[in-house]
Amino acid sequence: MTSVKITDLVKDYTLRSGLKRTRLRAVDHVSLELTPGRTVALVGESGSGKSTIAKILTRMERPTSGTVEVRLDDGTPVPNGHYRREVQMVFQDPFASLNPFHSIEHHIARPLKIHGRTQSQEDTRARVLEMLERVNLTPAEAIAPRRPHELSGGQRQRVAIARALAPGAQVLIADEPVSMLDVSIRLGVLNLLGRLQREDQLAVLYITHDLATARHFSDEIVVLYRGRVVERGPSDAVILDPHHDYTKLLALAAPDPERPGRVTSEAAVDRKAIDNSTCYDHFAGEWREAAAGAKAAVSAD
Ligand SMILES: Nc1ncnc2c1ncn2[C@@H]1O[C@H](COP(=O)(O)OP(=O)(O)OP(=O)(O)O)[C@@H](O)[C@H]1O
Repeated sequence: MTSVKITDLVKDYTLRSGLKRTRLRAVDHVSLELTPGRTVALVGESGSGKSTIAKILTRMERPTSGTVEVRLDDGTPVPNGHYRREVQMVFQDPFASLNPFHSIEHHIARPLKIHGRTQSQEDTRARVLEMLERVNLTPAEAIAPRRPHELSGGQRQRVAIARALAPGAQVLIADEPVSMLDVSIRLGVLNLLGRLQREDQLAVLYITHDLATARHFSDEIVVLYRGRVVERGPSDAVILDPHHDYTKLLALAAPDPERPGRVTSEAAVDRKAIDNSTCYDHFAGEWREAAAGAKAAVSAD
């Protein structure tokens, strides 16, 4: 089993417009831990830095500063060559993430072979079918030869999940895994992720805009605002007893069947105050100082 510890992560992008260069701080001194059998939900509006953290975790981006430590049960770091096997990602768009020219079997056989998980052709075939069954794509023999366009969005996302787990991944980064799916099938895919997590004791980072599913499918919620953590704690505590104005704003904007109407006005929330605010930590039961530099999210070079 594998754990991830992110410490004081910062990611700056340099934006160029003509001769002018601007620094944008996408991730601002974020620390969090992913441990086996637990899901941490990273919530925040568009542009708050969620995907940037996912990209750094999966080594698609390098951090400007800070560390990402991925360790095995005995505390030893995951060897560099095994990192991609251990840490896998499920992307938001199941239509773009699968290659239209390859069969479903190819998509799952490839990581099995690359990461040395099979001994022979027959073994590969048997494991592909086993993975398809694990994600409820049955009959697996009928699904395996199909191409992605012959499957529904939900089925494609199940293939993407099977592909992510095929190398034996222990850490799963799920970046808005159901937001592009029809509302009616979202729950099925999230339940599947929950079951696989329990069976394999995966450490999961669930990235979402949606506080309701974050509460239901995660143990801990970390609320991100402009790259900065503004509230964190056990899921129920963050949702039922939000302390930070930004979390309250997210909660108000979320549809709630028990509360008629939907708040779309931000009039009640002072964004300037949020910019200058500290972070509420439910684990510690106290407000903590915002990270140094947090107030300068965008600055000219
Ligand atoms: N490659 C890049 N170059 C420059 N700026 C970037 C790059 N990638 C992301 N950004 C900026 O960094 C900030 C954080 O973006 P990010 O995609 O991490 O947010 P997000 O919370 O995942 O948003 P969404 O929910 O829309 O995916 C945004 O202001 C974005 O425009």
